[in-house]
Amino acid sequence: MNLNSPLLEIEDKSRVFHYEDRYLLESGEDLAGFQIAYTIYGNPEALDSHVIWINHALTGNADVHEWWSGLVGEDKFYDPKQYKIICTNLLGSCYGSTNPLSSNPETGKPYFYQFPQLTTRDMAGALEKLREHLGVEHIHTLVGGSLGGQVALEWTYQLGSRLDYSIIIAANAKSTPWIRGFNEAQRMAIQADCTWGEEIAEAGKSGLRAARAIGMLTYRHPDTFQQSQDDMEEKLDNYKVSSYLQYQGKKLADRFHALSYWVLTKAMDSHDLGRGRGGTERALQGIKAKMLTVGIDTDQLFRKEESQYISENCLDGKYSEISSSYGHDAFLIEYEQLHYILKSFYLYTENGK
Ligand SMILES: CC(=O)SCCNC(=O)CCNC(=O)[C@H](O)C(C)(C)COP(=O)(O)OP(=O)(O)OC[C@H]1O[C@@H](n2cnc3c(N)ncnc32)[C@H](O)[C@@H]1OP(=O)(O)O
Ligand SMILES: N[C@@H](CCO)C(=O)O
Repeated sequence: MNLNSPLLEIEDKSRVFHYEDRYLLESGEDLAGFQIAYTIYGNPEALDSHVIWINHALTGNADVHEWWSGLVGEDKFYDPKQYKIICTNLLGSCYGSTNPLSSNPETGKPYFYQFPQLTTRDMAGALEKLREHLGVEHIHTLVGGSLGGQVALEWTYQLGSRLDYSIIIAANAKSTPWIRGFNEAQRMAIQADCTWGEEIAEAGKSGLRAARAIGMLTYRHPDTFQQSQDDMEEKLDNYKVSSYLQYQGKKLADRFHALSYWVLTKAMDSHDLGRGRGGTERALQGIKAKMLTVGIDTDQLFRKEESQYISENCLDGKYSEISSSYGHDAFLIEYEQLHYILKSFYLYTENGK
C-alpha cells in the first residue's frame, strides 16, 4: 500500500467506544461500564506500525488536529497521509467520555458527586480497553503533554513491547507536592462557589473561573506576563492582567465543567508510576519503549528536572528541551521547536521516521 498516494482517502471520524463490563478502579470502587470519545485521523488502513496515539492535556479534547494543529495535519509532522492518528477524550473529561455528568447506569441519574476517584493508571487502563477493541496490536508512537503525558507514561509502562516510541512532554513520573498544592488551591476555589454541592450541570461554574485563573499562573511564566500584560499607563486599579485572568477564567468555565475539572485534577494528584511497583526508578527501568522526554526551561509547574529524571532512569531514554518565555503551556505553542525535537529524536533512534 502506498501511504503517500494522493488518492488515499483520509478519514477524520469522531466515534464513541462503549465498554460494557464493570471497570475496577485503583481506589477499589468501580464504574459500571464507561464510554470513551475518540477520533481517528488518517489512513484507516494504515498498518499498526504507523499508529500514532496522542493524549490531550487537562482541558483538551479528542480533536488533536485542532489543538495541536502545528504538528498534526496534512503536510505536518504527523501527517494523516502517512499515519493513523488516534486521540481520545480522556476518561473523566467532559468532551464525550464518561464523566461526573454522565448517567450512572445503576441509578439512571448523573453521577455528580458520586463519581468515583480516577487515577492516571485508571485512565491509561481505559485507553488499553479501547486499543483492544480497535484491534491495534502495536503502536508506533504514544505522545502526551502535562496530564496527557502522565497518562501516556502510565500506559507506556503497561504497553510493554507493544509500543515503539514514547514521547512524554512537560510531565513527570510522580506528582509533586507543588502540583498537588496548586490543584488543591484550584479545588478550594471551586468549593467556595455557593452552587457547589448542588446536583446541576453548572455547579461550581464561578469557582471554576477562579480555578482557571490560578491555573493560568502556573501555565505561564513571569516573563510572559511582563511581555504581554504590563500596563503602560500609571494606574491604581483595573490592571491589564486582571482582565486577562478574568477573561481566561470565563473562557474555560463556558466550555468545561467544574465536576470534570475536580476529577481530572485529583487524577493528576494521584499520578505515581512507581506505586505498587517498587518505586519510580524501578518502574521506569521496566519500560520497554524508546523514550523521549521533553522539558520546558521556563515551566514552573512540571519542572524540567522531572522530565530529565524520567529519561535518565529509563533503559533507552533521551531528553530534549523547549526554550520559551511561555512556561508550561509552551508544548501547545512552540511548534517549530517541537518539530525539530521530534525529527531529531526519530533520526537519533535510527529506525523511526
Ligand atoms: C473545545 C475546546 O476548545 S478544547 C480544545 C482546545 N484547548 C485545549 O486543547 C487546551 C489546551 N490549549 C490551551 O490551553 C490554550 O489554547 C493555549 C495554551 C494553546 C493558548 O492559550 P491562549 O489563551 O490562546 O493564549 P494567551 O494566553 O496568549 O491568551 C490569548 C487570549 O487572551 C485574550 N487576552 C489577552 N490579553 C488580555 C487582556 N489583558 N484582557 C482580556 N483578554 C486578553 C486574547 O484576546 C486571546 O483571546 P482568544 O482566546 O479569545 O483569542
Ligand atoms: N493549558 C492546558 C493545561 C496545562 O497543560 C489545558 O488547558 O489543557
